[in-house]
Amino acid sequence: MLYHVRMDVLIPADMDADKVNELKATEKALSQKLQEQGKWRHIWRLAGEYSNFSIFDVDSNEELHDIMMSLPLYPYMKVEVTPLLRHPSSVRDDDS
Ligand SMILES: O=C(O)CC1=CCC(=O)O1
Repeated sequence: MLYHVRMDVLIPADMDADKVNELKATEKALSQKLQEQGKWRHIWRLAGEYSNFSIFDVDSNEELHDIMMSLPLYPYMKVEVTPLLRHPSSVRDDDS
């Protein structure tokens, strides 16, 4: 199952810098592990914003939910999830 997820990161301005760096580093490591596993298929930065568009390929709503809840930056994100399905006009064979 594919999902488009928009993540807007909203870290409090007064958070300790070392804590921020630790959160970003652990977020990056988990993100890259999930990308290697094929669960987090794409991640794109939105130009000029501390936001990303991501595509997840997971087995269920529950798996996506569990992944989102596990993200170290989740408490500091606004998240919008859109379930996706193959478009009948698509000519690609790798988008489902
Ligand atoms: O920087 C972001 O957009 C938040 C984020 C998600 C995965 C990651 O490494 O950073």
